[in-house]
Amino acid sequence: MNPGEPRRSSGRASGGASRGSSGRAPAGPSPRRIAFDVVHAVARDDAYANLLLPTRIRRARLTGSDAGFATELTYGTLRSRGLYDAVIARAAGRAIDRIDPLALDVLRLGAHQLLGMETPPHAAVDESVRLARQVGAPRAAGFVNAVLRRVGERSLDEWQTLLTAGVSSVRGILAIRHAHPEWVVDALADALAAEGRGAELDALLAADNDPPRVTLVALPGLAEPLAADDPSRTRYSPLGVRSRSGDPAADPEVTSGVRRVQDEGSQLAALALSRARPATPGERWLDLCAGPGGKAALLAAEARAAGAQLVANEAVPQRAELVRRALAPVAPEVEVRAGDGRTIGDTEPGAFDRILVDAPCTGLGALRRRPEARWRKSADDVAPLAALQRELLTAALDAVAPGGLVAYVTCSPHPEETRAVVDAALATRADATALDTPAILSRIVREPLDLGPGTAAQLWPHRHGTDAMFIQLIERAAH
Ligand SMILES: C[S@@+](CC[C@H](N)C(=O)[O-])C[C@H]1O[C@@H](n2cnc3c(N)ncnc32)[C@H](O)[C@@H]1O
Repeated sequence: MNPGEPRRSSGRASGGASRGSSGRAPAGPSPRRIAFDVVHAVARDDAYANLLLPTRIRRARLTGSDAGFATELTYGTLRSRGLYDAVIARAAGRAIDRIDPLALDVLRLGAHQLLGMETPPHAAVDESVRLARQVGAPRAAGFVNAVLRRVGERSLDEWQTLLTAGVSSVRGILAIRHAHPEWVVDALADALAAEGRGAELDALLAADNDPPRVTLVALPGLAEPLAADDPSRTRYSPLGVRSRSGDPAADPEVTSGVRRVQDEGSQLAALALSRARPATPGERWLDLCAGPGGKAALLAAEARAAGAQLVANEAVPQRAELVRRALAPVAPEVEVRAGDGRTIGDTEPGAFDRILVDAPCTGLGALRRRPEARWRKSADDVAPLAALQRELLTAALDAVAPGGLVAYVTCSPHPEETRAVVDAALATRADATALDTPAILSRIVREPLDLGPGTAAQLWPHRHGTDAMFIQLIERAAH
């Protein structure tokens, strides 16, 4: 999980030149160069910014305002990439696929400094020209200079007004205003409308652009219990706490593994299953799609407290290894397997009392913590994912014992990945019933959760401050 992103910074500290905020010339790459390398690796190699950037910042020994500048420049550019591409295409008078990829990434970074940060325009332009030369696009330096000067002639608001001038649909306008692909806006709008909250689309899209604060889970039975009046506790999860410093690595309980960085929505998804009803000692629990092991760690702690046994399964061997590493310091007794979860119903029918299906999904519910994610997936990804989700849920319903529980969870609110998957799976099974998940959660949470109608719990960043997790508990009939 991403250890959080800083809130929007002015970028003034490093905005005037490529020197560090201390005034000395930095020994390693400048914040702008680091931002370029990460943005370019995301575009060229499908790299993950939240994994690459912290390593690059550490290696370059950037700290304080320089690290903040590099982070805001990288994440802000990636988050609004589609919007900046539209601006750049207008300013350049050509489609972005007709711009040299190195120059394009320099332009994207320049556009964010001009439109999304408070970098003085001359610094944004001059430093971008210098960057173009540095990264191997010296012949594009004049072009970068000319395009960015045109970009800087308008404010962000003026550019958005220009770009939305010919757009008639509300969703199309919101897509430009909040820098989301239109298919994502459609999916989010449909999900909100399904629970009668269509008017909240603007607020949801705005929340996607607001990086979340770092939330930790205190593993029960392992971490120091949270005091009832601890002001850093989160609103809903009984195990959630806000990182005071914003730097979890500075917390000794995090280094020892008994506190983990985990969104409150993910905590509630795991707890919905483990606390739906009291567990009987000896129960067998399964985390079917466990990599990289965030929810498995919480389930392992819950299982141990209840006298249950957890098995964690993950299809991708490298990710199964991450699960092993996540569990090693706190729950070495958990069996971790690398296998295709779709076969579990055949190989171990009726073998488990509780199963978590935290299915692979588009991740549209976690856009605020993964800056580039919204531009990485396309509408074409949804159908194959939904087919896989249906197979995994069906396998889980076969592998759960009569009377047992399955939690179907996604970090996406896309209707095709959530309600449609549950409806399709239940339509073919007389032996499975959707439980009233909001009612069950209401007995677990610290403060009442305002959830929409129906048997599923859909969390929302703009309403609950969590990722948009979807949680549906399903019970298999006793006989
Ligand atoms: C949403 S992630 C799970 C996150 C995890 N539960 C956590 O909290 O850290 C979905 C996982 O399912 C895995 N996966 C994909 N296809 C699978 C399959 N057929 N069987 C089991 N796992 C699968 C993916 O590799 C990915 O690690």
